[in-house]
Amino acid sequence: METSRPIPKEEGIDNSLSVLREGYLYVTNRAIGFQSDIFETRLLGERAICMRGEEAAKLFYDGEKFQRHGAAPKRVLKTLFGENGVQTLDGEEHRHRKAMFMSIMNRDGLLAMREITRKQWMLAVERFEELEQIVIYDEAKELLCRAACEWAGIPISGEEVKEKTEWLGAMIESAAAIGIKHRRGRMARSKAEQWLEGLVLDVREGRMHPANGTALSVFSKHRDLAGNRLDPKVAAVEILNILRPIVAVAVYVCFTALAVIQQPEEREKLMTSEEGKLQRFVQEVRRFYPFFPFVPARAIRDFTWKGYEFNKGVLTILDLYGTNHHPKLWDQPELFNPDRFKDWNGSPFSFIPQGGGDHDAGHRCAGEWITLEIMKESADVLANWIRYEVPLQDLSFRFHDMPSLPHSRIIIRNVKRLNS
Ligand code: HEM
Repeated sequence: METSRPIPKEEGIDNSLSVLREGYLYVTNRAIGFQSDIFETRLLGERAICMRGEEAAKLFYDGEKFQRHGAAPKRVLKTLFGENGVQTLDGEEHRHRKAMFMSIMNRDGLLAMREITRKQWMLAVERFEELEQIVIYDEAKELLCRAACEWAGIPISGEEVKEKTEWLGAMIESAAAIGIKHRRGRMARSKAEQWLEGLVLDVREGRMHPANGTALSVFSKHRDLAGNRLDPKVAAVEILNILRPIVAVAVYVCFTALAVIQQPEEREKLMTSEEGKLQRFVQEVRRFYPFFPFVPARAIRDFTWKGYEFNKGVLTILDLYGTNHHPKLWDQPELFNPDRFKDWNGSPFSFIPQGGGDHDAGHRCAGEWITLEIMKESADVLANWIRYEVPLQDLSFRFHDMPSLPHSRIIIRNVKRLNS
């Protein structure tokens, strides 16, 4: 029988403020202090177990031991995720809903997204040439909003783009916010859900005919395990689970730009636009820079792991950022080095910027592959297609902003196209 051992415990009635203060480094800071990849604390008024590392990720993604129902804080559901979406489901119901998402992430879908992204960058660059300066984060959000709608089969007029970009951006930026910013996120979600619910009804009632295989078409027609169509509100939440994160890739585009600017030697390696090199570069962007900090789940039953006792219902947090920077998994983790991916072993539990485990069976991000397509295309544009000046600006970012972004959002000037 396994001997039980105590989980190191952080003192304090509630340490949620420390999470807000230390952000992405909260778990790492304590893991170093305790010399342990697991510790116990109190968050949002309850006991919580925090973990990082490959072994911890393997445990966390064991669907027999952890469930998502009741794990995500209400305020995150009201802004970022939406209610009754795939993130909150478990077991067969989750698998069935997830299959709906994965059915559109096929080879054709990925190729289409790559082409749409290229087209949107080309159109944007034409505009950039006329402008004195541009802010990459803002421009990326807008061009990805156009790309997301086109890919999802959602018609959107030129006049609507600004408004929809603002809604989607507000949901992303309010995920960990309080006060006015949180309220802005809630309002944006409610307007966006209403808009998409209307489109779902238009499809069902034959007023709209999106192309087969697009998210709008597939999700509007999807039937649950009992053979019923999704409640239109839930269908809207799930379509937003496509549009919102595609726009969120703007955060990675911004960090890709930062890496292109700050790593001239690595940028040079991209000059041939070789797919493998673009891939390694954007993988390192996803590993190195902070984006999605942690994921929460609850223990389904009592069990013991490595001698540590988990009680049924205990809130358990997996540290994504900390795992991607774990010194046992990554050589010199604080060095930006795309070549490390030349001999990465491909473990689904060591490199987890978008969650770990299996895409179909578990909660790993449904959009991981299209994220890579968008990022590779964007890295190619920023490294090879255009020439620009980078004025003096504050390129630093903070580990307690969630999501974190370079403070200037990356300003470039005098953009000129190099390729036709
Ligand atoms: C912007 C970059 C992205 C990041 C950093 C990211 C990160 C994540 C993370 C951490 C999760 C949760 C994993 C878990 O619960 O264990 C997740 C889930 C999810 N993501 Fe992404 N994601 C991104 C882009 C996308 C894109 C582009 C899409 C869709 C087009 C997408 C759709 C989803 C969906 C549907 C889920 C829920 C999966 C489930 O619960 O089974 N994400 N993502």
